[in-house]
Amino acid sequence: MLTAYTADQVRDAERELMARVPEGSLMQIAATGLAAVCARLLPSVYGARVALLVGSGDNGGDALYAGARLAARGARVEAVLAGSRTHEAGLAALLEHGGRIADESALDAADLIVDGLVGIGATGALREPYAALARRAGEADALVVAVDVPSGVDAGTGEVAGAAVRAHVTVTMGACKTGLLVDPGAGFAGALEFVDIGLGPHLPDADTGALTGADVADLLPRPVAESDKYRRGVVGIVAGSESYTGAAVLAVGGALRAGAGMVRYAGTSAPVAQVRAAWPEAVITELDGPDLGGVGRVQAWVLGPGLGTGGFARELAAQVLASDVPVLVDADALTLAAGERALLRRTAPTLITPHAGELSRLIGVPGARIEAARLEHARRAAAELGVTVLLKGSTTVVAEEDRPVRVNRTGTPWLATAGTGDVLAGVAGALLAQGLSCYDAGSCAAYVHGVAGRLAADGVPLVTTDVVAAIPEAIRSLG
Ligand SMILES: NC(=O)C1=CN([C@@H]2O[C@H](COP(=O)(O)OP(=O)(O)OC[C@H]3O[C@@H](n4cnc5c(N)ncnc54)[C@H](O)[C@@H]3O)[C@@H](O)[C@H]2O)[C@@H](O)CC1
Ligand SMILES: Nc1ncnc2c1ncn2[C@@H]1O[C@H](COP(=O)(O)OP(=O)(O)O)[C@@H](O)[C@H]1O
Ligand SMILES: [K+]
Repeated sequence: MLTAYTADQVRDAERELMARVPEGSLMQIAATGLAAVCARLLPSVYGARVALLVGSGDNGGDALYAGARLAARGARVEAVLAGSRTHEAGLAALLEHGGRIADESALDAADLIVDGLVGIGATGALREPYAALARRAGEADALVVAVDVPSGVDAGTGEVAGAAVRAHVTVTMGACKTGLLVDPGAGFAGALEFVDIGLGPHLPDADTGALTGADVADLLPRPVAESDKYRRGVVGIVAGSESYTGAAVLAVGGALRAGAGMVRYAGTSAPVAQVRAAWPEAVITELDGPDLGGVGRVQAWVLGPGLGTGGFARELAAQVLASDVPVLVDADALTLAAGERALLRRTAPTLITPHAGELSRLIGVPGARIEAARLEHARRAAAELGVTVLLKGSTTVVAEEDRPVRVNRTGTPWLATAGTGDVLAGVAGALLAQGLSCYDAGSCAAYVHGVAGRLAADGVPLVTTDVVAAIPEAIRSLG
């Protein structure tokens, strides 16, 4: 599990640790690690042109000491001092090893830019001249390495309120910061490198976490000798309609490929015909009216993809949501719930899987604001609605009250194509039926779905049926 922390959590831990170690030693460890990453990125340190963006705090101090180390190895290091103050000892070290102070034109000629404008001490949007320097760094041809966090990205939330440095690599000190995992901030951070400064024992419970492949492999249920199809988990799927038949096929496919013992599909004649043709494994109930009485027992339901929002759909949604088993609520069922919140008041666990637009309707916040502050709104929806929230998008976040938010980064923008959400719903529903909690089912499903998306795309456009087909390989790749 990769764990991440807010700026306040890291600062408190640093304070505790600093009281036990010689003054300045943590910064030396941080700068040594930073310089090592920079050296690795450069074809040759000797003769390389390095520009340091130096703010007034310790983030600038890290950059200056790292710059001093690179200068000592023959790099031409120039420091652009942006703040009203500068870390004095760091600057002295740089000058001593042959670095010099320069104006911002140093950025244009640099092979490598080190962003030490602000780190976890930042408040609000970047002010001038920092903002202009961040923009100019973005226009330069150089490799950009951010110190701790890309300046302009909120370390605790990933929000970006104005200009921000777009880094190729972020070297984060002591502990990963939440803002490096969650978009839009994650998109500015590039590849993450971690420098251990010994903070581990002083850190509190994580603010956020990201499952690794090994974590997902451990969590995914596997059949044992005593397994039978019922005990492995029966998932019921109420999806698709006369107008939207594909959603049913995709959700059923996702559920089957994710290892459900049995998938029971219930729908009207058109989606039933498609599901029957695509998935002979599914057990099908063709509905004449809005009554799920004949479907049989299930351990979890998937409700909503392509279902429609009329009276028939509403009736089915009400029956599923009145059940005493976990329910995954997606797509049209979320629209129904937005108009009738009482539908989500249940005693059994509920996992909702909105994209920003659907969450917008549920909590009455504009979609753009949700995209800009994904963590805040996923958490808020979980608290307000009393459900587990899987908020889809470029980084998927899974929020449940009183638990660290799980962030998934395995996806690819190629997944932004119609129907991939239906597959995700099927996968997560199958995991719920196999006994995983909403929290684990949502985060494992997002992980596997993201890997399947990458395997299916492999640099070229994917169609959603490719994602379904790639699920076995995605699960196999977990190790
Ligand atoms: N204290 C330590 O021992 C260690 C500190 N570390 C480094 O220190 C950093 C934190 O240092 P600081 O607490 O000094 O804070 P920062 O260096 O992150 O930033 C604080 C400074 O930036 C200015 N500032 C804040 N918000 C701004 C904005 N929006 N626009 C322009 N200027 C702004 C403030 O006026 C202040 O002078 C970490 O991110 C990390 O890089 C690491 O070296 C690990 C060890
Ligand atoms: N830019 C992106 N990068 C990575 N994944 C994305 C991106 N945009 C969308 N996705 C993923 O693609 C899927 C789209 O689901 P959804 O919006 O419900 O579409 P649909 O309703 O057409 O199935 C989700 O799993 C989402 O996380
Ligand atoms: K920085």
